[in-house]
Amino acid sequence: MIPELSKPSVWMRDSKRVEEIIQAMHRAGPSTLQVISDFDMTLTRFAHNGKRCPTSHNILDNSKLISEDCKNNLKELLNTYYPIEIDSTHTVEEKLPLMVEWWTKAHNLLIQQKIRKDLLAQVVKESDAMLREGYKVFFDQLHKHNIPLLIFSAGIGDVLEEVIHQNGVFHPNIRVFSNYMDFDENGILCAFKGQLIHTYNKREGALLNAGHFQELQDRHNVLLLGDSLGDLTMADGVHNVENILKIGYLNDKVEERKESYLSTYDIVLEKDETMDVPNAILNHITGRQ
Ligand SMILES: Nc1ccn([C@@H]2O[C@H](COP(=O)(O)O)[C@@H](O)[C@H]2O)c(=O)n1
Repeated sequence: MIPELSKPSVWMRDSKRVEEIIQAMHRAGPSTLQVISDFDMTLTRFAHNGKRCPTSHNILDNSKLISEDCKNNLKELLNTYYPIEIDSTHTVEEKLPLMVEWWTKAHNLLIQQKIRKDLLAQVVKESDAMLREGYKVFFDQLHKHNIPLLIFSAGIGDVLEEVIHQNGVFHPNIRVFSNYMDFDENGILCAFKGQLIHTYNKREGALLNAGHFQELQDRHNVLLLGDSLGDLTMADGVHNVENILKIGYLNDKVEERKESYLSTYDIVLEKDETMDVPNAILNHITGRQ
């Protein structure tokens, strides 16, 4: 039905079911659809030319706004906690307190750096952050068809918004739910706002978000894009879901995590740095022929 789904890097535990969901979404049309997506390593690339691309946290961590001493501390945190985040031998319950610990320690280190708000745009410009190949078609297509895009990120909201802006695709159909920085009267980072969002508490955020973005509530078909098992709960705040199609980017530790992704995501994309599959599905759903 959709040639992109036949690529060897595309895995489905039940391709017939996937086809049924896509057909149901096509029949219902774009006015019933919303897209809920993670940001880091889902809308952005995991790697380019064999080199890892930065998350929104890493954009700051690697920047000139951070002292060498602090860079080392942040790197140590990354080396300690990232393997735990993606470890398939531990349960989410075991990981939860450790994720809170990572994010809290990292945010406190960033606050000590007295980061200036007016320098964020420059730091993003100088970074290696890249949206996935085909991103423009993805963002523009959603905008053209008035399909809301809710970005649900455990990254840094101010930084990820800047990445999208600088790529010229921050359209008015986008809503972002993330960790936002709080600046004092001099424009210096002094705290992070609201409840902390990390990889494995997106469900709580999703339930909170149910009241936040009322305009999304009447759209009962959901295309969900994620790269971690924590992203699977991002649509839990949507009432009366009729059809949901979950697409998971499996970027890292492929063999170890293949089974768990295949049993939870409808479509799994192995080391795919493009938006080709979501774009082809959206093209099919929005095509009215
Ligand atoms: N100090 C940190 C904390 C987290 N990360 C990574 O960011 C990702 C979270 O963002 P999503 O948009 O994917 O929700 C997460 O996967 C962590 O690996 C980081 O780089 N530094």
